[in-house]
Order: sequence, then C-alpha cells, then structure tokens
Amino acid sequence: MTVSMSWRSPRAALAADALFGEGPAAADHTRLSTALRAAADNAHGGRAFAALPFDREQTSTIVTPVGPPSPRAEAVVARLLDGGQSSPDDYRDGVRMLLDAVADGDVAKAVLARYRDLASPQPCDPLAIADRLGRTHPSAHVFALPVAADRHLVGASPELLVAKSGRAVRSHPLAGSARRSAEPAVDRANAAALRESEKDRREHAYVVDAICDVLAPYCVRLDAPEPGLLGTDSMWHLGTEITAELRDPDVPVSELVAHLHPTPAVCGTPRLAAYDLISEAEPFDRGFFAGAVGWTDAAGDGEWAVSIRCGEVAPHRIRAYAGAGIVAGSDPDAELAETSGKLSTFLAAVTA
Ligand SMILES: C=C(O[C@H]1C=CC=C(C(=O)O)[C@@H]1O)C(=O)O
Repeated sequence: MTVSMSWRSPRAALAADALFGEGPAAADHTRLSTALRAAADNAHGGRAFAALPFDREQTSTIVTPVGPPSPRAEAVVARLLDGGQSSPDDYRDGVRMLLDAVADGDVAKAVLARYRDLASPQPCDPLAIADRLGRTHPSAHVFALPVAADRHLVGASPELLVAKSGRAVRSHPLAGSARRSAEPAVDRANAAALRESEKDRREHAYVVDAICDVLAPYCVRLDAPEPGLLGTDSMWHLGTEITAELRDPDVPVSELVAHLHPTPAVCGTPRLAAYDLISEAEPFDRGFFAGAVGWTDAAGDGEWAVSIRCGEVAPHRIRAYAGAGIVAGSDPDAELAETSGKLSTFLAAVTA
C-alpha cells in the first residue's frame, strides 16, 4: 500500500509516495540497521525514513519513498474535543508522584506527558499540516511519516537526537524550558532567568551526560560545551551543541540512535526506573510520541530528531502530545503550564 510522507530538516527535504511496514525495535539495533540500509538501497532519493516508538521494545515503522508525491487535498481546520485530554488534575497528581519518587531516590528525573484530542469533520491531510508547521518553524525537523495504514506522526521537532556524516557526529539535546512572551522585555527576562536557573541546568545536564555516556565509547573526540538557548515559537530551551568524531566511520547512525533512545529529554534518569514510573503515572500509551524520527542512507549516514511537538493524525482525529521533565524543585502547576506551551506549537498548525 502506498501512502504519502514528507520530511524537511537542515540536511534533507523530501515529499514522496512511500511504502511503509513494521521494522525491528530500537532494542534490536543490529536488525534495525540492516533493515534501514536495505530500505535505503531501494528508496527513491536514496534515504529510508523511520519512526521509533517511545518504548524501545515496540516495533518501528520503516518508510521507503518510492516516487514523487500524489496530488493532495488541503488541510482542514480541526477543533479541540471537549474533555478530550488527559486531565490537568491527573497531570498535577502525576508530577507529585514523580516528585515523591525523586525524594525517595528512585530517580533523579522523569518526564511526564499529557495529550489533547482534536476532531475534524473533513479528512485531515498530514502533509498539509506539516507544510504549515514548516512555514512557522524554518529550522525545525518537520515530519509527516506514516505509522499505520490510516495514521501519520506529524510534527516540528526542535531537538536533534543525532546526525552522522562520515566520522562527524552532532547532537543538540534540549531540556529546561521557559515560556516565550510577545512582550520583548519579558521574553528576554524569561530567557535570562532560564539560563541562570539551577533547577533547569540540572534537568538539562542529565540529558547531556546520558548522551555523552553513550557516544564516548564510539568516539576519538567528544565536545559538550556549556548550554546555550534555543527559541521556538512558544518556548525557550536550554540546548547543548555536542560534536564528536567517530573512531569508525562505518558505524551506522541507526546504531547510535538505538542506544541513545530514549534520552532523559523524554524518559529520565536512570532510564529503566524512569520508564517504569512513567508507565505508572501516565494513563495512556505514548505510541510514537517521545520516540525518534529520521532517515538513514545506504552509507549509514543520517539525521534523527526526538519526536516531540507532534501529534498522531488520523483522517478525522488528531492526538497532540507534550511532556515536561520533573526533577527536585519542579512545581506541578508550572509543569502543567509548560506542557500547554509545548502543545501550542502543534495545535496552532491544525486549528489556525
Ligand atoms: C518532552 C518534551 O520536551 C523535551 C524537550 C525540551 C524541553 C523539555 C523540558 O524542559 O522538559 C523536554 O525535555 C516535549 O516537548 O514534549
């Protein structure tokens, strides 16, 4: 069955008709890399795309472009469903539960997510939603990838999980957030406060440390400078531009992805304890949200983003997701407000 897909990022842009199918899970990185390389060999444009779910043990979706895109309909304006969201009270309770786990020493950080549902009377076109996201987020990784026969994962992720070209590797983890403001002085003050926030720097450092721990054994050089700021339409984030040089240029990018995912930007520290707590605290399955999306070519090079600022789009239903990192010092109301700011990136593109 052929479906449509699109990808637009700093290194690649493609809209295409594609074949898609189930692929190996991230936990099975050797089979995942083999499957992606085989798909890239046959792909129109030489790149195979994939979406990995949040759960490392769940199967991935491999998307193989086969030709130029078929003509498409326009996106329609969707509307929020009343009550179609994980409840804000449950979210605050979940934050309190995770704060107890932090206080007990079970985890240092865990990321709690929630969702909002939308309905559309007309069938939604995932690629048109991605086009809209691309217009307002020129430097994001903008994707519309099929994850089931009638469902696409669509989003504009600001977070580079890992990119590889020959020996050169880059990662740009984000964690630690503040809301943007339309008032320039307030916007600048929010950014400055974020840069100085001990709690946010700590929340950020868990992600950088986890990424460096995974990459270090592969590398002859690894640089992680002080965090800077990255601004999206609605949020400021702390971000670290990690660069590294591989010992062996033949290590496929998918192997790095498979070991990095899920980072503490979407899961927590330590990973397994955080994963178990998230399963208890979140009353829904994340599916492909907080997973990884990206592409690989036949040489094993590629570019992968963390699947955030996104939603799953079915013809008449959309579910948008967002999460926030919980560490000692997190406040339930502030974390809930942060997820609203993050949700607005995707919601603006489907409701405007
Ligand atoms: C989990 C999300 O964001 C991550 C990326 C940037 C900042 C984050 C934070 O400050 O909590 C999250 O770790 C999301 O957007 O759903």
